[in-house]
Amino acid sequence: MYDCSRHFINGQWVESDSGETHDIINPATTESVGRVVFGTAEDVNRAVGAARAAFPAFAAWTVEQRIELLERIVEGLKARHDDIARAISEEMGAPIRLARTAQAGSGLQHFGAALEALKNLEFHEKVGDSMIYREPIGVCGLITPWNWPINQTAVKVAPALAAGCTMILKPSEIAPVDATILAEVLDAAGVPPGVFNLVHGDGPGVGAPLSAHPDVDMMSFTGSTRAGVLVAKAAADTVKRVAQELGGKSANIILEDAPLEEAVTDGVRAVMMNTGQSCNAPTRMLLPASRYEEAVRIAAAVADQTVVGDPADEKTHMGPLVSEAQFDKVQGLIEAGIEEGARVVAGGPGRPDGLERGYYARPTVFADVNNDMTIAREEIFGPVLVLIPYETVDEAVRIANDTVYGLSGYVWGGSREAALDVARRLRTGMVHINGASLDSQAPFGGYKQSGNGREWGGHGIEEFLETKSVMGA
Ligand SMILES: NC(=O)c1ccc[n+]([C@@H]2O[C@H](COP(=O)([O-])OP(=O)(O)OC[C@H]3O[C@@H](n4cnc5c(N)ncnc54)[C@H](O)[C@@H]3O)[C@@H](O)[C@H]2O)c1
Repeated sequence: MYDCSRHFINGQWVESDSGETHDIINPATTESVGRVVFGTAEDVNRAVGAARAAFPAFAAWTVEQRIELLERIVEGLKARHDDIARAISEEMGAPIRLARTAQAGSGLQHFGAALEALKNLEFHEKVGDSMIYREPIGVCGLITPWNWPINQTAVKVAPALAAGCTMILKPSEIAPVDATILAEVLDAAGVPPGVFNLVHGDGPGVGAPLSAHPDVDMMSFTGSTRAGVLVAKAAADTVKRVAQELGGKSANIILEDAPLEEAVTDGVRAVMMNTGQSCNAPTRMLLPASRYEEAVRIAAAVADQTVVGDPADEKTHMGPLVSEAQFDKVQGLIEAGIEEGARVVAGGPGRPDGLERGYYARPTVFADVNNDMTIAREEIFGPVLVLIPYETVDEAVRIANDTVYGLSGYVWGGSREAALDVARRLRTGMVHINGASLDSQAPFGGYKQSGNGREWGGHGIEEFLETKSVMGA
């Protein structure tokens, strides 16, 4: 059983002010795999006090000292890789193969990327007769979701440490185990007391007082647009910086001359990966009308081949959804798609055959979708792909941009130039051309209601810096 019953504050594992604990549920079995404590505003006060006290000394560390610290953390994460993979698989249901090959390693990847970026970052520059200094912003509140848990904590903790900030992490109460392991790694690597603090709990109990706290200089939030707005409102009275990484409904434009089989297959797999629970999943596939029915057949076949089942089984492609609430939401949206007249070509409502226990959904593909339907507008956060036809490239771009979100975009085309031309017209923070993967040095973040922050690599570190102009220097 996993034990997340204590916070990590000022270099010590401490009891909560509340003593209120909740089960950590394995979504594949719906059984408890451990307990997590729900902290209080008083716990937040203690952690913020520790971070504030630790800030002056840590901010004065040299870049070389911070590089050495990050190097020790990278080694620590390597040593705990298998523990992290197992914890993620059990707390949020990722198939163990995905947990090992992508989920667990992403923490290591981002600490490594921050380390490399820190080696090349300039912290001061001369402009005219003035010196411009870039300094750590101060005490940071970090709030993260459950879907890629160590990835989300690493993309905040690593740059915050690299910048010289102190911090309070509130990980998701649904997946708190890997964050607890991260705290152990940071402690063992010699992060000074008070520099990194972990407070477990839910949004209203811990996230809200952290966001409003007058001694917190910056909030970095990843999660739903709904909660991101609440964090920004709570932070507004104290004029702290708020970086938001929020939801998405990303379009995948497949141009007429694209390699259709490869593009559609890649797009379907990208949606089903992590059971559709990725903010940047390409959930709206935009297809030229001339090749629409051919693409529908390919998409349905690929979805039907997805192996859904026990996350502990090496052969599983897709595990359960994270929780009962998420299961109910996904089922409701599949029903909405049917009611609004979309055609189910793979999957549909209910559970896959033989999986009566656990929050399993069916890999679902809808055809005959238009961009006004609920399933084309709302972030489903489940294994549901919609296929939308278009007549012209201009129409495809218009549909892609017709959303409140702007996280990612995907373009497939026979020529890189034509695909790049479309990529430049998308109002999104990221675009993938012809299946290119994410790049850990390229900034990750969204336009519009997908947020205003940029994480990963050097841009991620810059988020945690203030700028000071010294005239006459
Ligand atoms: N843009 C990105 O980089 C990115 C990455 C991953 C996930 N996401 C988004 O995250 C969402 C899924 O994650 P989730 O279900 O954990 O999201 P969520 O918004 O429910 O919770 C995220 C975090 O916010 C906390 N929280 C909730 N209410 C709060 C409040 N009032 N004040 C402060 N904190 C509060 C939660 O406890 C949790 O730690 C999806 O919308 C997904 O798109 C975005």
